[in-house]
Amino acid sequence: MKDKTIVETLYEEAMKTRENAYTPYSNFKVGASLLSDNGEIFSGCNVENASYGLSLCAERNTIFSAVARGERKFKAMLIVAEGEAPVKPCGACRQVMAEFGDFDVYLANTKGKIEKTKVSELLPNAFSPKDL
Ligand SMILES: O=c1ccn([C@H]2C[C@H](O)[C@@H](CO)O2)c(=O)[nH]1
Ligand SMILES: [Zn+2]
Repeated sequence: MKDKTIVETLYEEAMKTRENAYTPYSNFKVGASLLSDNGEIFSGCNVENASYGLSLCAERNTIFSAVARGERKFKAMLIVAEGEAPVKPCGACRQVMAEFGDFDVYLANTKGKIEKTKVSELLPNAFSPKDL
């Protein structure tokens, strides 16, 4: 598959799953999608809670569901939310990404703007399993 096609598919999946975001408190809907080394695509959205701190970001929700399905190696992730600039993952999600390697990360907005980065750019010098 060509790189462009993968990104388009990831974008469509993230946009679709973003519609399921449960965000009664922030009203900020985020969708994410993740391509595993096996070629499978997983997706997730943010899920908030009345106890605000328990809210789970789309990125971690997506990575955790992929891990629950037995996937631990990833090629690329795409994250999408509304805004002029593509969405930026929070620190907690960057740390969880770094646990699973240095894959490509595409940051997008709902208008179709997409920026390519990677885990090691989002979280340089990360504490990782190698440090234990
Ligand atoms: O990259 C991000 C940034 C924020 N959020 C969520 C957390 C919370 O539910 C809402 C507002 O911060 O957006 C994500 O899911 N991913
Ligand atoms: Zn996060």
